[in-house]
Amino acid sequence: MAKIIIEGGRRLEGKVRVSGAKNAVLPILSASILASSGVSVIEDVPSLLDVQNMMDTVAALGATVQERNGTVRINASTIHSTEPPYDLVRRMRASFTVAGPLLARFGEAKIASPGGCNIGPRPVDLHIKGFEAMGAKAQIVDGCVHLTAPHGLHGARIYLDIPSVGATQNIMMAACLAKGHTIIENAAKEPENVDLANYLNAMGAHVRGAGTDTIRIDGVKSMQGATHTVIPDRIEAGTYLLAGAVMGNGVYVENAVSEHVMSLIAKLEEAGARIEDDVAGIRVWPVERGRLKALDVKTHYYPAYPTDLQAQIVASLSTAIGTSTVTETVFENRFLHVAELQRMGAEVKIEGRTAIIEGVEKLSGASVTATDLRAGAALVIAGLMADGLTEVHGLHHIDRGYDNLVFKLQSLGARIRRVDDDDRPQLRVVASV
Ligand SMILES: CC(=O)N[C@H]1[C@@H](OP(=O)(O)OP(=O)(O)OC[C@H]2O[C@@H](n3ccc(=O)[nH]c3=O)[C@H](O)[C@@H]2O)O[C@H](CO)[C@@H](O)[C@@H]1O
Ligand SMILES: C=C(OP(=O)(O)O)C(=O)O
Repeated sequence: MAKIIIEGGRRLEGKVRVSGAKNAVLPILSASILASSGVSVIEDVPSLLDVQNMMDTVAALGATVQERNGTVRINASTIHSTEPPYDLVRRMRASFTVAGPLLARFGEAKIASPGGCNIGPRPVDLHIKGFEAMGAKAQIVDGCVHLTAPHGLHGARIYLDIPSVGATQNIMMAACLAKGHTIIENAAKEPENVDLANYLNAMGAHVRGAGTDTIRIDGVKSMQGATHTVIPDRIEAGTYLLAGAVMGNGVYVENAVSEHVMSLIAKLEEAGARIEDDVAGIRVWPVERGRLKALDVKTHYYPAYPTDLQAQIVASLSTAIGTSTVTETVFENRFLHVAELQRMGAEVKIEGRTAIIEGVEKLSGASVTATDLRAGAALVIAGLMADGLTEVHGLHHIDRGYDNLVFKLQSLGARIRRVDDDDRPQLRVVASV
């Protein structure tokens, strides 16, 4: 079985570069579907399984998709299908973001319920309500959501009960080609949505207010391919900052944007780490003897502390001095990593939506399994901190969202290596149809 093997206890030192953001590039690849002419050129695309699946999804609809050295070129003028294959859709949550662009450009989309991390129920009701408000009809056919708008979509005023990242993206993209004006209220403010809006505007859309609670979109008749560089991945950046705070000896996270990780920086400083930022990145100096001061952390929508950095901070706090609490408010079942951390000696109990962590002096290496993407990152951090050898299994989760994790940690001096089985899905250099 494929696994990552870590010999814990080595201090991390030097520089690591953050790749383009997974959660920005995935909806951006979907948005490229909106272009009826021209070629989109997307730069700083990370090498990830999710990106490969999304490129394959867009290609399966009939677009030409080519990837080389982190640049993806898409010609969406040749799209002929509005039904992305089930096998690709089931693998990741973000695949549902093709629904908005397909519906807006072709008046139809038939798409299975999306997959993604195993972190609790993940409905798409808000996406569908938004499409319906714009005049679409939604039916469940053969286990798929079948959306139709034969006469096109129209603008609408849409209030989201929850500031859902994906629903905001889907509605924003659909509204770009709708007739008239759309207002999304209680919109998600995540930087990835701002990046998406910037790309849409480069394609000829009129989107204003992304990054605030209210997004206003004036529909246009058609959109064209555009060139866009994806923002750096704030969750990857946060993962290296946390590793650097507990195991570093001065780690510079190049390409990290401090405005995007303010909540984490505040928590790291509260826990005793020293942070310096400049225009090119963020440096973290470790806490004394690698033990953070205990913290109380609560995940919430941006700009609050992100749920996608919850597992990693639970791991980092497992050796903190004192008792910490980490409360998960976004997803119902996102503490599966706790059982694995317990195997390594962490003293964590779950009460409702809160993990109560009694800091121990040391973790010890063990054989553990990633239950989802960020759980995988948390176990790697724990392995770096632990005495002895840690083996992390379930690498397909990590491959979904961390570009060259093992190589990047090796470059910081970690003793970490990967052992693969022969049949692991290989990340291709070029994907095209
Ligand atoms: C590919 C991508 O960008 N994934 C991110 C995105 O997921 P995703 O877009 O799926 O997350 P949402 O913001 O939509 O989900 C937030 C909450 O809203 C609920 N909800 C959502 C939609 C809906 O129609 N109905 C509903 O009830 C969800 O169950 C969840 O409890 O934002 C999450 C929250 O920051 C991150 O953890 C994911 O990494
Ligand atoms: C939960 C995540 O991804 P997804 O929404 O694609 O499952 C994540 O990136 O942590």
